[in-house]
Parts: sequence; structure tokens; C-alpha cells
Amino acid sequence: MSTLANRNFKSISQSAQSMASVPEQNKGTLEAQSAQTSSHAVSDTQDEFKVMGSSLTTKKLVIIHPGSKHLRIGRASDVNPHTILHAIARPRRKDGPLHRDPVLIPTVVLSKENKLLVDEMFQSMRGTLQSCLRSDGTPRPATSAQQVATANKQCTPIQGSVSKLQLVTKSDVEDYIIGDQVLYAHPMDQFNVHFPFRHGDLNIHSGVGGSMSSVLADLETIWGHCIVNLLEIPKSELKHYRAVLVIPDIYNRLFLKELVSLLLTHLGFGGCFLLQDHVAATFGAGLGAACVVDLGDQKTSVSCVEDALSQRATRIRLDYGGSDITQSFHYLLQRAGFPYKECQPQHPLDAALLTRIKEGYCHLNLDFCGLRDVNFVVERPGVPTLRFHVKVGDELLLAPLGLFNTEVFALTGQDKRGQGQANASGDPEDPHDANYLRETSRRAHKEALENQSASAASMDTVENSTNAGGQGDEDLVVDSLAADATPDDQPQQQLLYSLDQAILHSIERCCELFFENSKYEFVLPFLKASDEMKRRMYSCILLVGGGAKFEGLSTWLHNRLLLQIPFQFRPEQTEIIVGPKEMDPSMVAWKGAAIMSALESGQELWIRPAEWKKIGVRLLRERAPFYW
Ligand SMILES: Nc1ncnc2c1ncn2[C@@H]1O[C@H](COP(=O)(O)OP(=O)(O)OP(=O)(O)O)[C@@H](O)[C@H]1O
Repeated sequence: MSTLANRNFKSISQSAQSMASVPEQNKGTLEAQSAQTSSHAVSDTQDEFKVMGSSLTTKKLVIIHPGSKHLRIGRASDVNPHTILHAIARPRRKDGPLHRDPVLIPTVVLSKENKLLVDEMFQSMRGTLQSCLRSDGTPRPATSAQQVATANKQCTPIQGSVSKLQLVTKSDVEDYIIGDQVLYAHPMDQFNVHFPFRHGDLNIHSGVGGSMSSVLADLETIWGHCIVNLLEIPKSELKHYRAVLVIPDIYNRLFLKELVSLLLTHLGFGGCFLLQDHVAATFGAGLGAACVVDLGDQKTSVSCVEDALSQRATRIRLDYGGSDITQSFHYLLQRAGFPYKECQPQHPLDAALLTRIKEGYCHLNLDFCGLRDVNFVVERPGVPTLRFHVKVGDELLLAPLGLFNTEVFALTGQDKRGQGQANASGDPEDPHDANYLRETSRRAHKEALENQSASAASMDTVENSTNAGGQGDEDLVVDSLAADATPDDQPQQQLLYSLDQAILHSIERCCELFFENSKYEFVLPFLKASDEMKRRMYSCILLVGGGAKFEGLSTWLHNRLLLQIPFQFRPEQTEIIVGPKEMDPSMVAWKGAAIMSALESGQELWIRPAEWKKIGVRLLRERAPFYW
């Protein structure tokens, strides 16, 4: 439990909102935003914003947002971060085994019955589309797979000139390839390919390069490379810079500890703090409270954030994302006679091509109907390019509809599920950790109840809130009860909810903090299931992440939710925000972290290398802007 952070959450959130609420056209850069907030001063130089009461300038703050597919990295003073493929390829060691993390989550071989189930689900989705109306109230003509196959029967690709594309060979590189270039690593040259994040967290596995130290070494190389080459900061200068690391909403405490060491000890930053991606997203969007939904490449996460706090009980991470949609799309295309028959999603260049087609054409807009022209070029080094003009129908809609019919994601694995935040496991470096505090607070709680003839009503409240699944990490008392149910460090397993179900389940777990009395040495907080907070969350749903860019997603989600929001929590209006203030939804969290790094109220959060060395993980518990 962090007392310092406890004090600051609300003020941090309010400052961030005022910073983010500056109209987009007036912004340009963070300096411009900052200039308009009274709590900051702008230095004489045009492009350097100085945080008041500190020698920091936004140019000296590096914001790092790592994802399963993309890394976003830039200075807080940048309008947009650099976005690269978050991958590294290293030449394989002589005779060592080869390891290649795929660009797309691979498909699995399904049993006959399971394949039938997937096909039936797609068929039933086609049935639903047949009965849908367009926005003008007219019936929407659906298309069938046969129709698409017939339209493409005559399709032959047009040959272009010989491609000048060059693959990267071992002789071209000294040690490694980083970012988008990894897609072009020569397949015959036996590079090991690693994506240090998978499914929204560190990619620890039993294969080559899957140990914690290997993954951290990859991160150090990738981030270090970007800092030197993209941000043009010499490594020796990093002690004069500070870093904000955007971490997943559901985190593993051990990983966080290692990541702080990576930033301060290995990369050599002069300070750092960690910020949860969902909290950062509310800052980027300028919202005080929202149910945040992050649709990434390999995970979808949901949680309720208010006043810069992500409520622990509301956090859900689901094992699907844009990559699964791309694979479903390819499956549907194949069943509709896709003319590019040689397409192999396991090949990096085909994976990138399928992803591009999905991003360019897939949608959830019922007004788009009939067969649509889809154009793409297949390019391989040394051979003529092939230009395809194909027709695609409702496959464009069916693929993203998997977000609402997750059974089809069995195509990429049948063991997918959801997970919640794990309880803290003890850390020998931090004897007075959350478990200790839980124990002492439980004891104090018991004593308090014994000494006081507690009213039945107040007892009821505690019980009710606990039964309601209320386990916000704000509350040590109720947290302790919930903690007993789940072994330490075991993520709470949950069902593989569809997108709308995940939002409903997340909001259902909202609790509100209120203080019953403060007679005792420390205040005993109780949680009270809050109808008001649920209403607030239902009224504002923020969609972020690259997967939120499907046209029509917000309307589709809105219609699905309206049917299901419990009557008593229905707000006057449910607003689904995608790309607030015309921001790219995949950059919102990065921008929010940039805003937060420059806030005066955020200055107490920095962890410096010397104190990290001396005090270690206890600092995270005491200073992190979230409950450890
Ligand atoms: N215009 C678009 N339409 C649909 N999907 C898109 C669009 N642009 C990007 N995407 C998808 O968004 C996903 C990448 O999103 P993002 O960069 O937020 O993920 P990430 O942070 O790397 O991954 P994760 O959150 O899973 O760790 C990819 O699957 C990509 O295809």
C-alpha cells in the first residue's frame, strides 16, 4: 500500500485532465499544452518545457510503452512516439536450436468436431448479418462464401516488375536486427526471432531465449537501440534523462522489479516510474473516470479507472486480440476461394500482408455491404510482384465480429482464457509487504470489531461488498478476504468473455471506497458496492489500442451493451470513446504517460538509481502510482 500515491491520485488525475483538455488544434506538442496549465512554466527556449520546482524538461523524459507487437518510444516533448515492431532477430549460434516467435499467433490443428463448431459459429454469424438493417432502416443484403468464390474464380494476379526488395542476411548484420527489419530476415540464414512481449506480458518460455535474463537482455538491446538511434540520445547521457515505463494493467510484480532494474541499472536512466496502461489512457483522453478497454494485438484488457486508480477487482485480461482476428480473416478468405492460395500466415511477409489487408478493409459497419474490391500486392525479393484485385464480402465483417463470438478464436488455440490480477507473493527484500499489511490490518479489524459493538448494518456492508466480489486494492480488509481465495502469484483464472461480456463483468465488480470511522490507529476502509460508480463506468467506455480502429466498432459495441446493461445502472447516456480528440487509439496511453511525466504532482513518483540500489523493491510499494 502506498501512502504517498494514496495522497496524490486525485490531484494527479485532475492535473492530467486539465492538461489533456486543451483543444487539439492548440496543442501541437506537449509544451504547448503545458504552457496553458498554470502549474507549469515554460522555459525560454521554444521547445523545452520545464516542470516547475524541478530541473526537468520534457525533452529529458523518455516514455516507453512496450506491447506484444509494437514498441512505442519517444520523448515526452514529441507529438507522437516512434512505433516499431517490438522484435529482435539474432543470428543463431552454431548448431544451437532455432527459435522463431511468429508474427501472428499461429493457428492450431482442430479436431473435426471443433472445426465444425467454428464453422457453425461463423454460419450463425452470417445468419445474424442477414437479418440486420442498415442505418437507413432498409434490409442489409448479406453475401455468402460461394458468392465471393464465384466472383474470384477468374481472378489472376497481374505481374509487375522484378521486386528490388532485399532480405537481410547474416553478413549484413553485426549482432542483431531490430524492429520492422525483422520481417525481412532471410529465412535461410537461421536467425532466432524473439518478441519480448507476448499476450501483453513478458514472453518467458522454456525455449531458446525464453529465460527471464534473455528476455531482459532483448529488451535492453531493443530499447537501447531505439534510444540511441531513434531518439539520438547517447547512452552515456542517459543518467541525465528519466524514463516512464507504461506497464500492463494486470502485472506480475516480479517482472516490474526486473524492469525497474533494467531501466536504472542496465540502461542507466537517472530516474524512472511505472504507470499502468489503462490509467495512462485515461490521462491521454483527459477523463477522470472510464471503463478502459485496450484492444491489442494478442490481448484484450478491461478495467475501471477512476481518479487515476485502476480498481483491481475490475481488471480482466483476455487471450485474444488483433492477431487472432487476422487469422480468422485468413480462414474465412480461404473458405471463400481466396485467389492468393500460396499465402502462408506463418511467413513474416505474408503475416504482414494479411495484417495490412485486415487493417485496410475489415470493419463493423452494417452500411458497407455486398462485394467490395480489395487490392493488394505480393512482393518477394528477386521475383516479379503480383498485384491482386479480389472481391470480398461479409468476411470483412465476420473477422472482427469474433470479438463478440470468441468461440471462433479456437482457431488460434482452445486453451484461451481470461485472467485477473494475481495477489502479491512475498518478496524477501520487502518483509513489510502487502501480505504483512493485510495480516496486521486483519488483526486490527478483528480487534476493532471485538472492542466495539459494531452495528449489524455496518457488518452487512462489509459482507455484502465482499460477496459482490469487491476486492479493490484500496481496501486491505476486504482484500485480505479475497486474497485467501487465490494462491499467491497465481493469476485469477476467468472465462474467455466476449468483448461486451468482459465490460459488463468488469463494471459489475466496481466498488467504492468509503471510510466508516477513523477512531483507530489507521482508518478502517470498507468497500461498498457502488451503484453510482457503476453508472459512471457505463456512461463512459474508452476504447484504446490498435484493435479499436475497426470502423463501426463503437456503434456495434454500443448496441450490444445497451441490451445488457442492468436497468438500475443504466446511465442517461453511454458514450463509447475511440480515439479521443482525433488521437490514434493506439497512442492514447503513450500520450497519457507523457502528460503524467510532466505533471508537477507526479514528481514525487520518481525512483532514483541510488535509492533503488539501497532500498529496492520496497520503493515500488511505497512510491508506485498504483497499489502494489
Ligand atoms: N486500422 C486498423 N484496423 C484494425 N486493426 C488495426 C488497425 N491498425 C492496427 N490494428 C491492429 O492493432 C493491433 C496492434 O495494436 P497495438 O499496437 O495496440 O498492440 P500491442 O500493444 O503491440 O499489443 P498488446 O496490447 O496485445 O500487447 C494489431 O493486431 C493491428 O493489426
